[in-house]
Amino acid sequence: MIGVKLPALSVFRTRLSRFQQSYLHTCTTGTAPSRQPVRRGLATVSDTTILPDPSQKYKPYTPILLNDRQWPTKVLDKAPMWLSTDLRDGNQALPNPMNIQQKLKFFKMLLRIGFKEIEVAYPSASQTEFMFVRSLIEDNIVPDDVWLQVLTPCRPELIKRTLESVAGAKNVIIHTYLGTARIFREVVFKKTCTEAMEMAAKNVSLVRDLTQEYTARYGTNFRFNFGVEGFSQAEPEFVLELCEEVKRTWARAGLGNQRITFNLAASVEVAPPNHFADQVEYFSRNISEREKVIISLHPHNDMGTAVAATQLGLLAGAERVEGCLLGHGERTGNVDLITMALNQFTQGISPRLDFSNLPNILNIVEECTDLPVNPRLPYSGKLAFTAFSGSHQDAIRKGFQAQQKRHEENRSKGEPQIWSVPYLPFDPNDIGCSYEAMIRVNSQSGKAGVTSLLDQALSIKLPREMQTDFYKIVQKEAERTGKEVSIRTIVRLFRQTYRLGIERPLSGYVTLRSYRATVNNRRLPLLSTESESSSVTIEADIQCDGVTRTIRGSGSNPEKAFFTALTQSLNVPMTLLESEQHTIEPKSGQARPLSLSSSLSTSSSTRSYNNNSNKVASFSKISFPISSLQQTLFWGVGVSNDRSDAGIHAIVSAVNLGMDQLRQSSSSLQDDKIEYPRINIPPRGQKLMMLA
Ligand SMILES: CC(=O)SCCNC(=O)CCNC(=O)[C@H](O)C(C)(C)COP(=O)(O)OP(=O)(O)OC[C@H]1O[C@@H](n2cnc3c(N)ncnc32)[C@H](O)[C@@H]1OP(=O)(O)O
Ligand SMILES: CC(C)C(=O)C(=O)O
Ligand SMILES: [Mg+2]
Repeated sequence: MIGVKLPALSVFRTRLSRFQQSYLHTCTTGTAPSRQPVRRGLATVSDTTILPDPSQKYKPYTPILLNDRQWPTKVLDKAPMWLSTDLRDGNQALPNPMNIQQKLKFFKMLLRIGFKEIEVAYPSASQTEFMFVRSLIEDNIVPDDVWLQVLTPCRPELIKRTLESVAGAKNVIIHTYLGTARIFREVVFKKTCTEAMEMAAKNVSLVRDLTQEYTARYGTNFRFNFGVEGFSQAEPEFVLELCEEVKRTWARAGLGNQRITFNLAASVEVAPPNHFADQVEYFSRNISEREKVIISLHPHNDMGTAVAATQLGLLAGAERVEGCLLGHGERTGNVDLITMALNQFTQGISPRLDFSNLPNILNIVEECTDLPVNPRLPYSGKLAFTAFSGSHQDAIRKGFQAQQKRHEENRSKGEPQIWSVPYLPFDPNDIGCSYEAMIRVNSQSGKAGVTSLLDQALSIKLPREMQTDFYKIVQKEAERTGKEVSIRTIVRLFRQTYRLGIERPLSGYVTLRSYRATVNNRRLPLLSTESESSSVTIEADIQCDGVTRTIRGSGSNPEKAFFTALTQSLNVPMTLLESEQHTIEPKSGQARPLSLSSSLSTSSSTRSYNNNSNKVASFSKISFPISSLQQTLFWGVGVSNDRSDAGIHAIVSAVNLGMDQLRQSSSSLQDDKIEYPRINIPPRGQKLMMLA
């Protein structure tokens, strides 16, 4: 609990004179005094504006005069007591409330998450609600360290029915609520403050008498939770006075050391979180015998700030939180307990709730509530960790690389491996999500995203220059369709572009059928002692448009020997500029990489590879003339389980890209009568005449 030094009550009395006046006025006349709002609305309504002037329609909240508020400088350092009200507040707000089987499934899931307090029903509402509570007790489903909470209004017949529902349970919290805000008192109950207090006292006495009776009969441990409905809209002085009365009444039960709970509800969220925190701090500092009281929060989310209000309310002295998973509940819902708990987790505080298998939890919640999860919801939404935008993807990719390095150093020094990745404040793995959904590609994405997805799918890491080349191809597709480009489409585009695993020769492209390489008159592979200084001779069968040729060349390694043979054969002044290679290593924990389904051959027999493990990816950059004036750079890719073989196929891949470009520029430049290199490459569909 956060310690608060209580100033003299008189200080608050003076400061709250405005509230007092308002409260006294209301209690004596039953009507609201006119208030001086602290700020006014945006003002004049022009002729063309259709919105009403809000200053003439809505009253701003009245700030509580708590000038020495202490919550702003406090820091949360431990988890509160959590209560899930999914089976009550959540359930009462569903178009189709859960049946007994669904409630049971949900209840068991709440136990697995680690909730020790669960509001299971409004037993007097229906037979289903009543029977659900009975079945939990009679079927002995509730662990000994778990408290069942049941809700009842201040209505004697409903209180009796509620107590009947929990007969024989081990630990029970009776949650009795009463609307406290003026609008409830005047409009709903038609009672003055005094009458409302009498109503509370009478019904709390009944709960007290019945719980004593049930304790004597069944040995049940009871706690009492008084639900201050409309707390955030009520006059703080009235709430205090009412709660003091409830506290006195309950104390007469003499139920040992159990503290009474005051459940301060923002039944409707009508003011900003800082105001709620002030109200909670005021209550916490002024309720008598603070140590005998548990202050609980029950925030709703009408203004979308329930999580913020709850966090500030905890700083302000509360120690218990009631809410629902995913923020289910009346209207815009109760505070989302997943967000609350994981917000603490990411601050390095154990929430004492286990969301390590969140996808499974979400499936059960969706199944039982029949409501979909908002994809933008913190932590739980499908898009909660997804980056589509190029610069975010770039930062995340770099962040992961830097983090991997940093963690290796941390590991070696026995230091904690602290998470720190730009745009990703949290490790999706911690809640059972993979990194796969993190990066997705559309027309807003850049090279980093495309590169990451390719790496994710095939464990192929493109050289930097090549990333831009391939990204342009993917972006063109994204723009053409106007949609997200799936990982499968990226793999397909990659295979098509670099002609990986294309079984049937495409017209106009060179296909390497087979080759034989000898190193110092011995067949490949190279020995480690040979490499660059060795003399390699190659003889290869290439095919284009049904015509097969045997080409020959030599060089200091098989790739260079092949490149020489191909250059001479095509009679194209091209240059092999660069080659890079890496082994293909599926990442640990990664599903098997997508297959390249390669049919790359190293001999006259064709081999098909179904996965990429133990393979090498090779990337070759060539300079290729696409006109008599212009040389263009092309990267190609080859994959094989032999390094040289991968390199040779990367060359074929790059040359085919060059030939493709040449074909395209030939047709567009024909009218300008520019002389092309002496290479006979016909338009697609016609035969390529080999000049070698
Ligand atoms: C903020 C909250 O979430 S509070 C919890 C709300 N949850 C639910 O209401 C779900 C379950 N409720 C139900 O199924 C039904 O409302 C029942 C069975 C409890 C009661 O049904 P009914 O007797 O038909 O009454 P109804 O639903 O119209 O309730 C309104 C009555 O309850 C009174 N009431 C409302 N809240 C309270 C309260 N906290 N204490 C005492 N009386 C209350 C109203 O003043 C009204 O009384 P009136 O009929 O004398 O004017
Ligand atoms: C029963 C009460 C606490 C409630 O649900 C609310 O006020 O929102
Ligand atoms: Mg509620």
